Amino acid sequence: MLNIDHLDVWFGDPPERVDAVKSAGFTVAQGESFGLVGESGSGKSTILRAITGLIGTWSGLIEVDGEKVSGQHRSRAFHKTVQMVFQDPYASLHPRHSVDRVLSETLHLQGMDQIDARITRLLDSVGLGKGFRFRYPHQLSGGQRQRVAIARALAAEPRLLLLDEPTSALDVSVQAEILNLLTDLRRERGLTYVMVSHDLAVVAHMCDRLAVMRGGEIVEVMEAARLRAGDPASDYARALLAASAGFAREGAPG
Ligand SMILES: Nc1ncnc2c1ncn2[C@@H]1O[C@H](COP(=O)(O)OP(=O)(O)OP(=O)(O)O)[C@@H](O)[C@H]1O
Repeated sequence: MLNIDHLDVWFGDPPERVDAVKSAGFTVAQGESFGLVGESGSGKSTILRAITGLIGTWSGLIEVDGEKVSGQHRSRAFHKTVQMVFQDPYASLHPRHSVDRVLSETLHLQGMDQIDARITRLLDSVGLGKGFRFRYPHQLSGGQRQRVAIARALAAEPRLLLLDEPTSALDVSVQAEILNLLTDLRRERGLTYVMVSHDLAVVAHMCDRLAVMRGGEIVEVMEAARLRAGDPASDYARALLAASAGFAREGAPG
């Protein structure tokens, strides 16, 4: 489904150039949930942003369903296959656009028909009733906003969702609800996930495999079962695990 090879991403020109991702490579199979973990600034979000075309300065291979992408432009077909959910639903929803407008504009953009029925189904699939349709972002809780952002991503009926810290801007009590929603959606729709998180417990719970990043490089790709067993191969991943207080204290959320 997704093939990343020798991916370099950088910002700026020498001498200020920042090499955010260095020769990164991994593959994600159809239906798999793949995590990207690592300390702050290690390049996790940059990889997602390069895939989805939010960053233009990269080299290497990004292949989705066997189709290579290049530069920053992404085709309509790409956006039908790949959608991204951002960390902060406050920032990712326009404050003056109602839920109805957010979803109907996205559906129109994708050339979908039967917009009304689709909006009802989308809201239903993220656990929001019809009553939410004409609300504005300020009339929604953080969790409800993230549900709308997920519904917007699902509007295109994608098969690959790029999830950039999808719960870390939310109250702890709401985080598990959103993670459970993502788990259900993946099962029901056979979705593929690439999820960035600084929270190893979340990745251990949500992912089948993961890549551990450090300083822009992937230092280890492993089965999440090894993380759950507290048994990563690299010293760095072991140190990350040890530093993840929530993981040590509570284990994977259930
Ligand atoms: N627009 C930008 N201009 C310059 N440098 C950037 C830009 N975006 C990211 N970087 C740098 O690229 C590196 C990787 O950033 P990135 O956001 O991918 O890290 P991350 O692992 O997702 O971190 P976090 O967990 O804190 O979100 C960092 O050194 C960051 O400062």
